[in-house]
Amino acid sequence: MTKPVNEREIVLAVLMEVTENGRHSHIVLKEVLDKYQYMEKRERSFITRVTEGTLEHLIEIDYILDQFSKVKVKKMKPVIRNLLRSAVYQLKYMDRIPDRAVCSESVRLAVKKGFSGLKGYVNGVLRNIARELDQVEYPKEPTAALSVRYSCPEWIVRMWRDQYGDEVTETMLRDFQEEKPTAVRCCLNRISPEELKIRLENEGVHVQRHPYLPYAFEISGYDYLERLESFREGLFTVQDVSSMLVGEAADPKAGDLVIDVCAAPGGKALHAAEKIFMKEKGAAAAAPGDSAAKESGSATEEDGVVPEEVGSAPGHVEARDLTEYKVDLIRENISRSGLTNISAACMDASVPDRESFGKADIVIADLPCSGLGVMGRKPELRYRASKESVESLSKLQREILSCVQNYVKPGGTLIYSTCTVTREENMDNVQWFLREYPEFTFDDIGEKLCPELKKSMTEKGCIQLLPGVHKADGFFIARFRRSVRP
Ligand SMILES: C[S@@+](CC[C@H](N)C(=O)[O-])C[C@H]1O[C@@H](n2cnc3c(N)ncnc32)[C@H](O)[C@@H]1O
Repeated sequence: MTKPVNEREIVLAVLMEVTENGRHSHIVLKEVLDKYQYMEKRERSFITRVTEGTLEHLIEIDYILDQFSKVKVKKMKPVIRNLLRSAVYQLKYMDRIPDRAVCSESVRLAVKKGFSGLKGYVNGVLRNIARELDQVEYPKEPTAALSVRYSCPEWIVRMWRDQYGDEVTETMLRDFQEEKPTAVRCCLNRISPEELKIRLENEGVHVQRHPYLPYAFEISGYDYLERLESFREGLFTVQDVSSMLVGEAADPKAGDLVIDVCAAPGGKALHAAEKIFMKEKGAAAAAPGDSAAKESGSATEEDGVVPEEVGSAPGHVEARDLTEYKVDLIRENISRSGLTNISAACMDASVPDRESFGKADIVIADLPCSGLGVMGRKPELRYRASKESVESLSKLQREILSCVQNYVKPGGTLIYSTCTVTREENMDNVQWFLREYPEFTFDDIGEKLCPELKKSMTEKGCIQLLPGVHKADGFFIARFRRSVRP
């Protein structure tokens, strides 16, 4: 019996949403996998792999198609363009699927989508590609060669070759295409890392400790996160270790007021709130050896949680974002976390909030950016970014930094972070900030990082993580301290 909707049709629908309607692949894929929960694990993996693979290899796939089709990719009808793209991905990267199956399934799908007239064209292009794939000639010029081989726009390859050299550039590009386990953060307010590892393993998940942090794990071998009881109970949250390092760099203390000015969906703000909670709880138990924490099963000093003295007022995190929709996402995550020392508010970070001037012990500015450090997980970002968008984002980042530095109290901390790898958005902004606001100085974050990361730092107040070089997303973190005197 033919199924009403098959995996290839779903892949095509997702690709249409992403490439033609500008939506994010991880969001559309999640919607689809939620909707087709009844499908077998194998079918769901096929949908994820072909969608992500096609997007990750898009420049290379279009380069191949343009050599075999009279109608160039840009001129093709969108349905045919995306159907052919996913078929070329299967022909080139999925050896276990016979070529004739890829061709005949693609022809069938073209007919189903109303393109019976193009049956012969689809069949001809794909059969020729299947036969002559090994003879495709790739560009020789180094930038064009890397661009096609790793499907990364030439302007990005040129920029990175210029800034990091050929070897590091290729390491990063290769890393973006590697399949990776999911990084998760153990919610220490609920469970200790040791217990979480056992819980996950009992649910059939493969779990590996991350070398950078005692409460970070890499998990794989599961079908669907929502099916794991440990996830439904909120015992861990999905977060890359680079984002967890923001919490380490911020290092909030008991009683601190933290303002996260661009917080949605709330990952870093919740991490800060959890750190404050654990420190205050440790101090309240006030027991050397902290038997209360040990008995409750939540994390202890050995897990990297140091109890502290509680000040008169308990600490709090204010998590802000631009729209009600985004703030609702933060609220959902707050309620999932069970933490009560965090609130969410709708505020534009580029508009001064006078009430907050001089109030915050820590301001976290994890700002909107080009996202080139996370293009392994969000492959379409690289095709949407441009030199011009990097320039305008860098301007927006400066505007927001100018505004939110006002909230840092004397002696307080400002954390600036982005999930990108461009000098304009990272080091150039940091140098501009230090020139513009001499009351701020770099504050050593090396002390807060593991020895392996500390070793690779070139500046004491900031770190640029590079995919493949570091075991994390491409990410930038700077830590500044405001002088005590006005
Ligand atoms: C990099 S994301 C933040 C991720 C977040 N810190 C986390 O860890 O989950 C940047 C956020 O900035 C928000 N944003 C963009 N412009 C903003 C503005 N003018 N004011 C406040 N938030 C803004 C976006 O909505 C987005 O949620």
